[in-house]
Amino acid sequence: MDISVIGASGGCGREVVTRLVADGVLGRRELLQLVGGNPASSRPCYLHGLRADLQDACAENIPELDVTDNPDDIIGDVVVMAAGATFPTDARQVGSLKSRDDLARANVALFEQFAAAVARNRRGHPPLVIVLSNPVELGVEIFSRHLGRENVIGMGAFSDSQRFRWEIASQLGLSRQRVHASMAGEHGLGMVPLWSTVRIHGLRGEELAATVARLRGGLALAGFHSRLRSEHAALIAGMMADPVNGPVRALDHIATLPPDLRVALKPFAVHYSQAKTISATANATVDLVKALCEGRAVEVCVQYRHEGESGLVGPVGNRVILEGNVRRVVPADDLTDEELALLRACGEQCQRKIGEWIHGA
Ligand SMILES: NC(=O)c1ccc[n+]([C@@H]2O[C@H](COP(=O)([O-])OP(=O)(O)OC[C@H]3O[C@@H](n4cnc5c(N)ncnc54)[C@H](O)[C@@H]3O)[C@@H](O)[C@H]2O)c1
Repeated sequence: MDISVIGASGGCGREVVTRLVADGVLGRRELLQLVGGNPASSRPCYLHGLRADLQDACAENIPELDVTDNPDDIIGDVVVMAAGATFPTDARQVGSLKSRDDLARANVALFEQFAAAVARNRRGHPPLVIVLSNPVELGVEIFSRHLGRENVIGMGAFSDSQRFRWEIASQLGLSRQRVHASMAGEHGLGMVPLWSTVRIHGLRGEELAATVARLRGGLALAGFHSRLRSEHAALIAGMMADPVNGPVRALDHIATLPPDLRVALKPFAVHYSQAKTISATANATVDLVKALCEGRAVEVCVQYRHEGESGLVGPVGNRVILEGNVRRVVPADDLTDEELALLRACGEQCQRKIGEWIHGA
């Protein structure tokens, strides 16, 4: 399998590339393509240096490394889209923080440029595109229009689900592998915790239900989004008031909240600590690529453009079966009516925003 990483010089892109090489995900005859092409880049030689450095670091077991600045050269069977503008990381700039609307307007042309290039060169054998760049729902929509929706997934819901599993597991003193859970919806404040998908190794029936109820700490789904919005506003205000120590205080407070709120809020504090959420994002991406390389069918929670499945429309995070590309949406039979209603509302809201972003650009 060959993999192309667009935006390989960025924080996320570089970490994904480094992890793919260091973990030996690709063999010596396979290709890892580092794609640049940022016309505003102040370091146009960066990817050539990164390639040489990786070769020195991992000479014994390294795939072919190719560098290109030309979107028309992209040849990966899997294409990781990690290029684009992101929010500033300095908590002092939280007040002037660009909104998701601003981010969308900054990245819409970039999504369009790369999606069109991949589509015109890969007719008949489109790659699977994994969108990391934000807003992930916008990226999924634009790439899906060019490549067919079955060939495009967004990492946001996958990363959020990995976090959800970890937050539950760590509270119970378990390893993440022992917990299954999906965080669906939007990659942002519109995420929808699917508590009815939670499975904990060794627990069934009433014991599982009692454990889940204890974890949720009395926070019902009906109150989740209003509590999330108020906690988020307080978090941002706290980091603005004390940009130096604010992120640590925010992390301390977040640790006292139930797992679903921790999943949604922690990335903000991590981002404004200036560490960004690069390691978790790259780790989740590499996990997904490994599953793809093994060629087996896997259930994953990712952003996918729905066309009526389970009553959902638009690029919303949900469970799908992936086997090379998206084979089908997992039926929503095990979800509660409330979870499904929130997911549907989230899909409609994402659709509306995407319409504004694309037509307003
Ligand atoms: N850093 C994170 O924790 C994280 C996590 C998940 C998703 N994301 C998203 O991934 C994207 C990248 O984030 P980052 O932190 O790596 O940002 P970054 O600023 O470190 O890197 C941005 C990358 O995009 C490239 N780029 C920008 N404009 C381009 C253009 N016109 N043509 C080609 N390349 C271009 C840059 O050269 C660079 O390689 C953002 O949209 C961000 O929201 C970031």
